[in-house]
Amino acid sequence: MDALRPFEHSLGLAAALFFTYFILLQIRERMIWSLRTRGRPLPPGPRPLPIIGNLLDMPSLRQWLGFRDLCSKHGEIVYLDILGKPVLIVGSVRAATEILEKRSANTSDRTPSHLLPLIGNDIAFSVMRYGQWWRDHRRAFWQVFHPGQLSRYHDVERGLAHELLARLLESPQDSKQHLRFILSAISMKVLYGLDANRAENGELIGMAQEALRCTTDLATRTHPVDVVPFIRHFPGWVPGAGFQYALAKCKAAVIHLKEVPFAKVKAAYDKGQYQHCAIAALLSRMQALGGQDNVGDTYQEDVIKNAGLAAFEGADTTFYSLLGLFLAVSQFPEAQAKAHAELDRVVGPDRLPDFGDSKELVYINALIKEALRWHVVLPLALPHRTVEDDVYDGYFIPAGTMILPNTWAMLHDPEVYDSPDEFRPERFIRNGRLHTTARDGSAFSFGYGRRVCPGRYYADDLLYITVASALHVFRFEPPLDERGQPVKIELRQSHGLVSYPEDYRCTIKPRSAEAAKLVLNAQVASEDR
Ligand code: HEM
Repeated sequence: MDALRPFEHSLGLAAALFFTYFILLQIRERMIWSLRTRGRPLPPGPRPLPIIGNLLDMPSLRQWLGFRDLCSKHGEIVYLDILGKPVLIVGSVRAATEILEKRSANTSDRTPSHLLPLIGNDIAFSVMRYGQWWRDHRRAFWQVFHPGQLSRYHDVERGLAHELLARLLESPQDSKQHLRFILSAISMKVLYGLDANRAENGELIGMAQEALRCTTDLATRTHPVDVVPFIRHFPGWVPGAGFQYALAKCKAAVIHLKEVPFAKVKAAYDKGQYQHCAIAALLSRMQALGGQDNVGDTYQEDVIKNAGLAAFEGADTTFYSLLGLFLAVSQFPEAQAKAHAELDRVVGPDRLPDFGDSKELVYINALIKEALRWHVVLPLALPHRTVEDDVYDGYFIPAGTMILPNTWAMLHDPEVYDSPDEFRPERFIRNGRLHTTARDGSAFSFGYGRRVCPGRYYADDLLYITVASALHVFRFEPPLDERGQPVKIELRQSHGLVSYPEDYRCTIKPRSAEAAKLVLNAQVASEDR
């Protein structure tokens, strides 16, 4: 036994040394922390547990509802520690304006993801880290989608909106497929000048729709790779890693969407035989610059391709907004009747609405605004992230904090919106004009600060022409049950980053025989063109 004594002694010494080292480390951490925070507290929030922090406080489904409840309990901002990672919930218009708008130089980063590179989507600038690479993409995008450029796309939008009407007239029960196809077709034409109805583009449009479907699907749930990142290195044949096959399929569709339409435009552009489109405009600008920007053509081409992909994917939100809007008008007949009355007065029975009518179609524009408020497609926007330490209202916000603005809660705040679950476009009309205030935060359906949706003006055009045209000729009604009675559908938004109405059923019928004739005539006119 005596022989073991020196060993016991050195074990005791090692333990004492380790303990001292641990204590010193703790003291050092605390000193660094108090120097960083200067004694300021973290924002309020539920008490964290050791190691897992507030993991158990994270709502698992429809997080915007749980976050709203956390904010009612703790205040307009709530701090959570999720497995050591700082998260800040921003629950009021005031806090969002201060944190995400006024300090957007510090709050416009994005959180790195382990999943996105596996599906090839890390090249979309919506998810890029804040910095020059992101800035170059955003600048390229803005050159072709700023308000001064948008009238160039009106013919395409109008023509395909008319095609949507014809499709809805023929098979209204397939409204979702028609909407998705037409919106993809608009993106294909506006971005790449390609006609989705031509047989040679069939595969392309199929792959594009697959890319949209799988990326949205992945955005609706937490993927195992984001929880246990090292499993991303496991090949698909390893038990439990079968998800790799689905990710690889999604990546193939995303890369196809990035490369193939771009290659088509580029080939046509190089031969001088291209149609005007956003990507050709960017190629032409690149040529005009002739390398003066010191970044080289390969870099610029990559930026153009990636910006095209981000625009195609970004525009998908319009599809979900329209699903929500059609549901809203079918369930709120009074709003629909007012929209019909306005269209009858301003446009009349002999033609379809056009962009020039927009100023006078105040109710239609208010109806679109209300639809974006009522059904919030990105209820928590896209997560932002702080670059540096910051202070708000005396609270310390560490660098690297993920910021989740609860847009849904801001747009359903009963203090601002009376009966927020009701669909009432009148909220946005005062003295016969469209009326919004900074307090109502309705602009936040398009996001915040430097990351605000750069496609918002283009989206407004898309929504306007589709909604005005569809409401001019169709009546949207609730679906009927087996006894022929109308079904009351309460809006229930799907769980996920991108959220859509879980039940969007409605019946779509022409308002009159004349309305149906208008649709058919518009179709003949566009075929003749
Ligand atoms: C109703 C339609 C739309 C809604 C509600 C919407 C909403 C949003 C929101 C909430 C964000 C996140 C902003 C943030 O992080 O704070 C965003 C980002 C973005 N949107 Fe949209 N959007 C719509 C249509 C479009 C369209 C039509 C395009 C493309 C033509 C587009 C392209 C983008 C892009 C590229 C980003 C990423 C911006 C960045 O990270 O810098 N969006 N959008």
